[in-house]
Amino acid sequence: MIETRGLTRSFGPTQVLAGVDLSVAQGESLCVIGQSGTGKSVLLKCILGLIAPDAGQVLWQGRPLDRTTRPGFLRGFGMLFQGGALFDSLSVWQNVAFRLRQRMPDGRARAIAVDKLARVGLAPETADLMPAQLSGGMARRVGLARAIADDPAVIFFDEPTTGLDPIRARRIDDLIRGIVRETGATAITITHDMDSVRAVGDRVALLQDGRIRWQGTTEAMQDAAPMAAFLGRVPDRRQQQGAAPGAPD
Ligand SMILES: Nc1ncnc2c1ncn2[C@@H]1O[C@H](COP(=O)(O)OP(=O)(O)OP(=O)(O)O)[C@@H](O)[C@H]1O
Repeated sequence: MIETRGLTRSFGPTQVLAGVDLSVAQGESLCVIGQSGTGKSVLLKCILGLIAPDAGQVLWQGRPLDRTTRPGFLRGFGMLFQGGALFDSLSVWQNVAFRLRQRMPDGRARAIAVDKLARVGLAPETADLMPAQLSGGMARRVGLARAIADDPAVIFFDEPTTGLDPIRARRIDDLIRGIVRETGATAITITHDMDSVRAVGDRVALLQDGRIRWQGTTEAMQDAAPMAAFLGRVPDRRQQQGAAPGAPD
């Protein structure tokens, strides 16, 4: 279980987080949504320890994350970065096996990478391609394979569908949902994409004015007033133009 208690963080005179209380149960999939610039990334970075909060705590399995406990937490987490964020100079399998190669021989790391690539629907031949040879949808799948390479207990998805057309976005959502379900991982997804929220989230938290303004199940969000106000301002992917069904990645 991951919990934040009273997280605050300012940059200069601007308070971005003003007391964020959030909890994600083991095996639960939580989506954090909010307008651009509301502090979703700052919140994620505070959880990962990349930014120190001014006040408040992040707890993992009931224990505050600090210098002693954070390394254990980080060993058990995987992350799909915004846009996939692959290392251009490494091949696909080397990207997927990036962390594995630090502690096992290349042969074994590569075999695991090929297995994870298969899980995200990519053929073994993909393993030796370079990132520049991949389409946007394939690159996102490789990013996803890297996120799950080490069988993480906690997975963060940072804007997993941004930049993809609706059809490819839906496929990534389906993969995320399937992977989270079958691995039992705890998932936190930051997104603007309400179709993604419906597809991958058990629960939703709306970050607004530095606080969690509303949280509840994805089913309940349609009827919640703060969510209705927020949803009124966010375009729905189904209303946007996209690729034809069946289009390849
Ligand atoms: N290192 C930093 N130094 C100064 N200001 C920062 C820093 N990191 C974030 N901010 C500010 O904090 C605010 C929240 O940024 P953040 O990136 O968390 O927003 P977001 O909700 O993730 O936005 P988006 O949805 O557009 O990615 C912004 O005003 C941003 O300029």
